[in-house]
Amino acid sequence: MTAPIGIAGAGAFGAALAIALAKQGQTVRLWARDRAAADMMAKTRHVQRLPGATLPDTVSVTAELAHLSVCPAVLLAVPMQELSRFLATHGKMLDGRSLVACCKGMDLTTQKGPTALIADVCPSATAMILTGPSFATDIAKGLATALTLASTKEVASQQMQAVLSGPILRIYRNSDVIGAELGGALKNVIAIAAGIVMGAGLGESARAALMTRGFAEMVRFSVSLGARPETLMGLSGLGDLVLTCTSSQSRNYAHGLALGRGDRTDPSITVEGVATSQAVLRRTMALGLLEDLPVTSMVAQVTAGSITVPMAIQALMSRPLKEE
Ligand SMILES: NC(=O)C1=CN([C@@H]2O[C@H](COP(=O)(O)OP(=O)(O)OC[C@H]3O[C@@H](n4cnc5c(N)ncnc54)[C@H](O)[C@@H]3O)[C@@H](O)[C@H]2O)C=CC1
Ligand SMILES: O=C(CO)COP(=O)(O)O
Repeated sequence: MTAPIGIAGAGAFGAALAIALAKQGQTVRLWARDRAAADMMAKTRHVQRLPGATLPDTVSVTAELAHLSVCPAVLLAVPMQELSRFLATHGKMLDGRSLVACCKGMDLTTQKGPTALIADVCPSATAMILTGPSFATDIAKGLATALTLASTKEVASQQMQAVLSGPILRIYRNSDVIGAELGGALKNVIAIAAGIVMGAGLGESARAALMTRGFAEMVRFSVSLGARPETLMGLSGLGDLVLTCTSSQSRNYAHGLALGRGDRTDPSITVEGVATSQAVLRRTMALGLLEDLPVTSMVAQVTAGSITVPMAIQALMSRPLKEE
């Protein structure tokens, strides 16, 4: 019998991956930090953040992280800004395993990506990132989804690709961890901007322009940090940008829509692009690249409440004219 796959974090994405992997024939141990929530999920087989989905019998739900100690591979599906806290508490127990970060973003305090945070706390672990265009609801329904698995460890990466792949999940390998991480992190920022554009009634032509200029920013910033431009042209980058900027299923896009319309936003919803825009802004200022990231800079300022949507639009439209 093969070892179970561990998943830490039983929100929408962790639960969706658990369902898909179970349907693909794997045994899964799904950890939720909240005991009451874990008990409820184990009993009802339903997931609060994934309405309508049912956990297969081969997914066991636990509130004891020690129950994942039999798993040689653990997927970490907690929000980006919680990863550091999670690792501080549980990192020692998880060290030595293959740890696959499933979060998208840049840590606000350190401006590091998920695999660097893992490496800091779990030096003997093999850190990988799983990212790409993938709504949890689609995965949970068993709809075919293609994802990027990035790692610098070729053999471990091939093994993990085989473990995660099946009729639902099609996994592509990439050794460019920085590019894969930044593609997933930055597309959320641009998706907020795309939502603002649509919410403010600027129209689909403006959204297409915003996506294109936003993508140029994503490539510029990522390359300046050592990413390969081709990675940004792939699933984690262009692929996820297209999905997230054009679907109201996206929480980042929906957050932008609400801002553009002047509606209230719900702070209980995971919207990774907000903190990531601030983290990228800090990193950009340290690198002296602020001029190169006008859209990200506007998103950071609008979401922080330091400028209004009309001010951001005015600032973007009045920038010096330049070549494409
Ligand atoms: N929902 C989606 O469609 C997709 C989500 N992702 C990424 O997955 C990551 C997680 O997102 P979701 O599952 O959608 O969010 P979610 O808001 O549905 O769930 C987050 C889960 O993490 C748990 N959590 C929060 N802080 C924690 C901590 N310190 N320790 C342990 N558990 C903690 C929460 O209790 C909750 O169960 C994000 O980075 C997101 O960008 C990636 C692809 C698709
Ligand atoms: O990352 C996602 C799709 O690939 C999910 O996007 P949201 O976090 O904006 O819902």
